[in-house]
Amino acid sequence: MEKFRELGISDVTIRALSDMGFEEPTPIQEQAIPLLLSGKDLIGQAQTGTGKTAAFGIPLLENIQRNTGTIFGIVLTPTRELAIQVAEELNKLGQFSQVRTLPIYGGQDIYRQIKALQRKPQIIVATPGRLMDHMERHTVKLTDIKMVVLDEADEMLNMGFIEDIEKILRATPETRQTLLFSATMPRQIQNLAQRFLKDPALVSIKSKEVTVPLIEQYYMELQDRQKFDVFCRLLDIQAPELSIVFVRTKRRVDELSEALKKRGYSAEGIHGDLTQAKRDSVLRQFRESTIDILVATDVAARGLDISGVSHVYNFDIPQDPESYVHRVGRTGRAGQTGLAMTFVIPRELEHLRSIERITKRKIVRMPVPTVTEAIEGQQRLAVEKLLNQIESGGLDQYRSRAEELLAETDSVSLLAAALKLLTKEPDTTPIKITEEAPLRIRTYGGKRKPQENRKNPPPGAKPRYKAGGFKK
Ligand SMILES: Nc1ncnc2c1ncn2[C@@H]1O[C@H](COP(=O)(O)OP(=O)(O)OP(=O)(O)O)[C@@H](O)[C@H]1O
Ligand SMILES: [Mg+2]
Repeated sequence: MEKFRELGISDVTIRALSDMGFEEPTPIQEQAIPLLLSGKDLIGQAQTGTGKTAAFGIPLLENIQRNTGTIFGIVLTPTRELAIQVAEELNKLGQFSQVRTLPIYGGQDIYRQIKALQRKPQIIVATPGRLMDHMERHTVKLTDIKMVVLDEADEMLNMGFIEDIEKILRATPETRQTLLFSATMPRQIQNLAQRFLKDPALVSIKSKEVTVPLIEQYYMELQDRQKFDVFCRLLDIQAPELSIVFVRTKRRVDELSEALKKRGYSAEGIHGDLTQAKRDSVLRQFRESTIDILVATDVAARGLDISGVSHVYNFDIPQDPESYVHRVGRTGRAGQTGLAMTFVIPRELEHLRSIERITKRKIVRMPVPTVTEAIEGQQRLAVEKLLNQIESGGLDQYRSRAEELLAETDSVSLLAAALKLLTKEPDTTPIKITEEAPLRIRTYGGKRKPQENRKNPPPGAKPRYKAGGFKK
């Protein structure tokens, strides 16, 4: 806690940090917090899962004037789920300082939000579209704003929110402090920064790689029509605790999650065409580990922090290198390890190479697993279950029955039968997944321009982010 104190953080916030299990600041927190407390505008770039939320969240809370009855700070996020999550983290950070943070996002009843706004939160975390709605209805007042944070700033530009963001920024006082945060900062961001930030400090946690070293990264070369069966084999072999599978289209989310359910996996899909209630319930079930596999479009690629996500699968290779960085960054967070696997069809290999160039990291080729390997994987799991059961005990009421059985049948047959029952055997239930054309690298004209990005790789160099910043 000493190190946090040295950054100039007050006792109430230190108490919250300790309650959250934070012991020392991460590098981005260490560098950004003092600058932000002194009132600087800032562009903050650091790898996924390294605590950028608290890096802007702590100064937001510290700079706040309590009980003014007006909104003091705004955080803008590209997705609704991220707005909810960031608001939750800010509420935890502000739990002892009576600072209230409200998430404001599309898909939620606007009248409920208006009521909540009347209760005078000091901070709001919003998606740009819904905040614009409230501005037009005059249900939100931005004239006393002291701080504006654009979390995942580059993604909000990709999504075409630039005009909304400009309008929002123009509605706030010029004296405000403005912050941009993301793990990737492509060149276009500088344009926005030049127009809306005043002499910003640039804090970029230099590291050799853009992705987190704790994430093992692999790829597999296969045809599109092989993907589903290979994916099931991988799940059987790797037995991920929680995993996120990214696909290219909403239709694929629906088809893949249905297909996985048919084959007995615990999976649900999330994408932008579902109702917000459905999106919320799927994400909640995933956070609670009620479902193990989240099938998603890029709507879940940015910022989401879900503990226990041990594996990320790119069922379809992402559209651009930035998206790759963020998708795989859903694992390996806060000092944990993780594994990322990308499916690449032969015509997309060039695309994989460009991801490697930009992330400065080799993605290791892994051979396509065989059915036999998948079965072995499942048998291994069955054995593990059996041995764990011996350890956890409670077998007394089964012993006499076991002895009876052993008098009639040989022990190997008995055990083999038990293992067979515990093993998930290959399932051939028919499924339907529509084939996708290989990814074409979009050229000029589209919003995302991987070609351009390749010329302007995001900053990166030097020592790695140390897991040491995360003693929990
Ligand atoms: N100083 C700290 N000590 C321990 N854990 C921390 C610390 N700071 C943040 N964390 C935890 O680390 C996790 C990742 O933090 P966060 O979501 O802010 O990462 P991020 O840098 O914003 O990642 P992304 O680029 O994916 O959005 C969260 O669970 C957060 O509570
Ligand atoms: Mg974040």
